[in-house]
Amino acid sequence: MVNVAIFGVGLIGGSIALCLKGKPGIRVIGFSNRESSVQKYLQRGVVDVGTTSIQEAAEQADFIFLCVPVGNLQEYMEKISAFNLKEGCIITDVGSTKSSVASYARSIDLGRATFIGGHPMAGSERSGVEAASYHLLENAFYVLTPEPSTPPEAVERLTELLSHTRANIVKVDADSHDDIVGAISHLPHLIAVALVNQVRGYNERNDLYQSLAAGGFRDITRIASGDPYLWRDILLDNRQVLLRLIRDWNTGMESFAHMLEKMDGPAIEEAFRTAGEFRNRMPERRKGMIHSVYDCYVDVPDHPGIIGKIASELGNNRINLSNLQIIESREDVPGILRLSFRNQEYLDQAIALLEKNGYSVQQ
Ligand SMILES: NC(=O)c1ccc[n+]([C@@H]2O[C@H](COP(=O)([O-])OP(=O)(O)OC[C@H]3O[C@@H](n4cnc5c(N)ncnc54)[C@H](O)[C@@H]3O)[C@@H](O)[C@H]2O)c1
Ligand SMILES: O=C(O)C(=O)C[C@]1(C(=O)O)C=C[C@@H](O)C=C1
Repeated sequence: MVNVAIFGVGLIGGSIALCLKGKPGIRVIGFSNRESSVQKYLQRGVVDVGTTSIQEAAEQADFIFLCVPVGNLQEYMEKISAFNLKEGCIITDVGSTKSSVASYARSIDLGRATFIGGHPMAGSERSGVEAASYHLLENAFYVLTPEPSTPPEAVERLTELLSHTRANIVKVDADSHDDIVGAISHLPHLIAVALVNQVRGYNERNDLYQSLAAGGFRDITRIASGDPYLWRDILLDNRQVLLRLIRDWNTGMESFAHMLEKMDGPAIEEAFRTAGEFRNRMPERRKGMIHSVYDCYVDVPDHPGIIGKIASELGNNRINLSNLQIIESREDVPGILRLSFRNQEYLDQAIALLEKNGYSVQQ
């Protein structure tokens, strides 16, 4: 039996647990300081066994997943290193930054265990075990940051275990990881929060700001609802990279200000063109750099029963909807319905069916 201990059974720890639980020869052990949390993991069926004893969880484990906030990783590594870990035990983490944990792992004696940093490039603005999902990591990139000295056999064993998540494993060194993820994840979170707070300030004087905020504002600011403590830790930990990125960002904003002052239309067009080209080349259908969605948008007239009718049409044709959201519904304009599906096949079938039935559908 392979024992996998998960410390911090929240969004990410819980999602990994759900992928491993029930797989032949694997037993998932969930650790929490609080008995009530352990009971919750068990009730939700996320782990096989739960414990409030860190030593018990660590010493039984063949794999230890540290899924706590970045600011608590060192504390856990230190505690775990004091125990009698199994020969060949692999300790990994899922923290959103990789350099500091890698350097800490190098500085302590882990005895018979090996540390391999990890970071699944999937997530959401939600947190806690309630938000965990078996599908969260599917098709996402999962970064591992082994050191040149890490035994390849250990990396292979971890990769094999992680195959249950259906994520794509990529190996990157820890410093490059922090540079890249700083730009594509940490900076965007910071910008989203700054933007929301800017608008929040205007809204205090005129609440039409909030009322009129539509798709564009919502799309770019979803991630501003992330957990404050989690993000505090991530941003502080990657502060050197972020300070440099913020300087680059400011240069980009100044360049936009310059274009506006000079009424430089062609430069604005060019900025949109290059950005659009780059973004359109990104793997939209894959979890990872951009949230994976198999969505389409349907224009619907605002009359009673229409949403139920569309849902039934899909259901009758065995096309499984995974989510449905009304984006706009006013009497004078058609509403827009966002339909989400688990995979491309359902999405294609839905579009074909809805178009056949006379709806206008966009992706
Ligand atoms: N949220 C994301 O989108 C995302 C994506 C990839 C990686 N990560 C990383 O994964 C880790 C966990 O994030 P999450 O989103 O799952 O958060 P979460 O809040 O959903 O889960 C964190 C878990 O750790 C527990 N915890 C918090 N402080 C603890 C402590 N001091 N001791 C023991 N347990 C503690 C919480 O009870 C919870 O179960 C973080 O390091 C984060 O950087 C997050
Ligand atoms: O989709 C989101 O809401 C996320 O914030 C996920 C996201 C990201 O920025 O892409 C956030 C933090 C992680 O460390 C990895 C992924």
